[in-house]
Amino acid sequence: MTSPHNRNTAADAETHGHDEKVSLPAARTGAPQPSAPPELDYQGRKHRRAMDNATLWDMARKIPAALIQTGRLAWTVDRRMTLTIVVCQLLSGIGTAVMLSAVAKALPQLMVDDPREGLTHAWPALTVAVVAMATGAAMWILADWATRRLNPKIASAADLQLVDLHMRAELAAYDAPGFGDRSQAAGIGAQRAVDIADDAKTLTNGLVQLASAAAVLTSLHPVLLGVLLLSVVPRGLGGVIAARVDYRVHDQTVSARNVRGMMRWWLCTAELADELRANTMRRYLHFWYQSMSEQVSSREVAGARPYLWITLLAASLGGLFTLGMWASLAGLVLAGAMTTALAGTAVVASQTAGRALNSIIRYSTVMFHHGLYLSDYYDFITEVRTMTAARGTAQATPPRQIRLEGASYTYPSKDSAAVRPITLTLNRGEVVALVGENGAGKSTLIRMLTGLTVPTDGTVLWDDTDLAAADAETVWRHVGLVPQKNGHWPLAARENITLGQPREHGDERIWDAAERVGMTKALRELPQQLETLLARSVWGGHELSGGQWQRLACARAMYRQPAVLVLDEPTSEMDARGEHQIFRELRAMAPDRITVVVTHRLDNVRMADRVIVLDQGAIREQGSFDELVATEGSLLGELYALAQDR
Ligand SMILES: Nc1ncnc2c1ncn2[C@@H]1O[C@H](COP(=O)(O)OP(=O)(O)OP(=O)(O)O)[C@@H](O)[C@H]1O
Repeated sequence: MTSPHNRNTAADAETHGHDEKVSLPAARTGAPQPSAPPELDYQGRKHRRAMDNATLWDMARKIPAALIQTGRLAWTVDRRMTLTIVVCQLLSGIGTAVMLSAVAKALPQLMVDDPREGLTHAWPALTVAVVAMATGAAMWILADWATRRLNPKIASAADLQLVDLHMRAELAAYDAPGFGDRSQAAGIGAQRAVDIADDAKTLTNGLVQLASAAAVLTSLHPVLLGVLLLSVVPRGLGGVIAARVDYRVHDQTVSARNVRGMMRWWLCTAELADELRANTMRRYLHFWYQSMSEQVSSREVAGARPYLWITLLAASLGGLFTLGMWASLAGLVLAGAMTTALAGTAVVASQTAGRALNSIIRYSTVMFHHGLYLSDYYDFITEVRTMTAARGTAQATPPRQIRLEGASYTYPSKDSAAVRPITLTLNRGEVVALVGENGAGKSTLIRMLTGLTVPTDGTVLWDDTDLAAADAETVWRHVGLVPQKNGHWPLAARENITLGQPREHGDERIWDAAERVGMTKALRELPQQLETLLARSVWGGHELSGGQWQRLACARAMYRQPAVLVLDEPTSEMDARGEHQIFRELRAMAPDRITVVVTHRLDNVRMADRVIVLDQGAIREQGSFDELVATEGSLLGELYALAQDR
C-alpha cells in the first residue's frame, strides 16, 4: 500500500465532492504525517492451504460431503421445498432421456428421400421429444421456484444460528486470538449457504442430465463418451485453479474488510457524529477508510489477471478437445461405422451431455469454493459450541453469601493475572463499593462474582454452589448488571426497561423502576410514552441523552429485583440529582440483595457498608470509608485527597 509519505500533500491534492482524492491533512511544518492503517492479514489460513493443494480429485471427493451438508441444511429448514427440488431434478433428467431417445428414433425416419413421408412416420416420436423437452424445462422452472422459497429460509436459519451462538458464547471466546476474523469469515460462510444451495441444485441437475445423455450417447458409440469427457477436463482444472485464486483474495482481505466494516459503523452512526465533526476528524478518517478500501481493492484487482489467464487457457484447451470430438464423429461416418442419422443424434446428445458436463465441472468448482466458506461457518459453530456457557447442571438460587476462595483470572491473551488470587465474602444486605485505579481489576472481579467468567484458578461460590459447575442461565437469572458500556437498545422504551424479563400485564412495575431513577417525567413526555422507539436512526425513533440512557440502564437492573445487583460506574454521565437519587435507591433496596458498586466518584463511596480497594489485581485494603480515608498511607486516602485537590 502506498505510504502516506508518498502521497500528495493536502495543498495539491485537496479537491471536494465526489472525486475527492486520498490526501492527508496538511501537516504543520515539520510535524510527522499520521500513519496509514496497517496491512492486515487473516489469521486462519487453513483454507488457503486447502485451496492451494486442491486437485480435481480432492474436489470430487469433497463435493458429496458438501452436497450432503447442504441437503441436511435444506431439509431442516423446509422439507417440502427440498423434496420438490429433488423430484423436479429427477423428472427433468427423465425428460432429457426421453427426448434424446425420441430424437434417436425420429432422425432415421426423417432421413429418407421424401420429407413428407419421413414426417408422417416421425411425427409421433417428434411429439414425444417436444413434450419431454417441455416437461424437462417446466421441471427446471419449478425447481427454481422451490429454491427461491428455500433460500431465504436457509439464509435466515444459518444467520440466526450464528447470532445465537455469539450470544451464548463464554466471554473468554471473544478474547481467543483471531475470534473476530473467524466470526467474520463464518458470517460470510452463512451468506454463502444460499449460494451453495443454488450450486447444489444446478450441479445435481447437471448430473441427472449427464446420466441421461451419457446413456443415450454410449448406446450410440462408446468412444463418443470418452472423447466428450476429455473436452471438459481442461475446463475443470481451470475452474479449480481459478477458484483457488478467488479464495486466496478473499482470505487475504478478510481482516481488512472486517476492520473496515467496524470503522464504517463508527463513521456512519449518529453516536459519534458530533465528536467526528467538532474535532475535525473527518479528513483523517476519510484517508484511513479509503486506504483500507484500497488495501482490499488492490488485492482484488491483483487477482483479476491470473484469473483471466487461467480461464482463457482452460477454455482454449476445452475448445480443442471439443473439436477433436467433432472430428472423431466425422471419421466414424466417413469410415462407415455410423450412419449420418445416428451421427445427428450423437450431435444432439453430445450437446446435451457437453452442457451438463460443463455445468457439473463449473458448479463442482464453485461448490467446492463456496464449500470452503461454508466450512468456515461450520468450523466456527463447532468452535463456539465448545465455548458456550453450558458449564454444569447445578441450579443457582438467590445467594445469601458470595464467597471467593483464591479466585483469580488471567485473560487468554495475557501472561499476568488481571485479578490475583482473592479470598473474599460478600453478604446479603451489604452494599460493597469497589474502588481502584484504572486497570486495577474491578470489572474483571465483578465478572467473576456474577458468573460472567469462571475464574482461571480458585472458586466463586454462591452459598454452596460453585459457579463453575452451575448452569449459567440460572445464575444470571438472579443478577442485575449495569455495565460500564450499557446498551442503547433500538427498542421501545418499555422493552428497554423490561429486556431480559418475562412480559407482565400492566406497566406498574415499569413506572416504578422509572420513578426510582427519576425518568418518569422524561418517559411521559415521549411521543408515545413507553411505546416510543428509542432509536434516532430509525424512522419515528427518539433519542435520549447520555445520562438518560444511563438512568434507563439502572432502571433495567432495578426492575429485575435481583439478588445480586452490580453497577459498574452507573452514574458517570448523570447530573448530581440523578446520581443522588440512584445511590439513595440503592441503599433502600439493599436489605434484600448483595449490592456491588464500582465507582471512581469517591464521595459516592460513603454510602457503602464496606469499601474494597483493588490495586493491580489484589485487594489492598478494605473497611468503612471513614476508617480507610483516615488510615495513614491508605490508597483510598490518597485517591480521595487527589479528588479533593482542585
Ligand atoms: N478482554 C480483555 N483482554 C485482555 N485483557 C483485558 C481484557 N479486559 C481487561 N483486560 C486487562 O485486565 C486488567 C484489568 O482490567 P479491568 O477492566 O478489570 O480494570 P478496571 O479496574 O475495571 O479498570 P477501569 O477503572 O479502567 O474500568 C487491565 O490490565 C486490562 O488491560
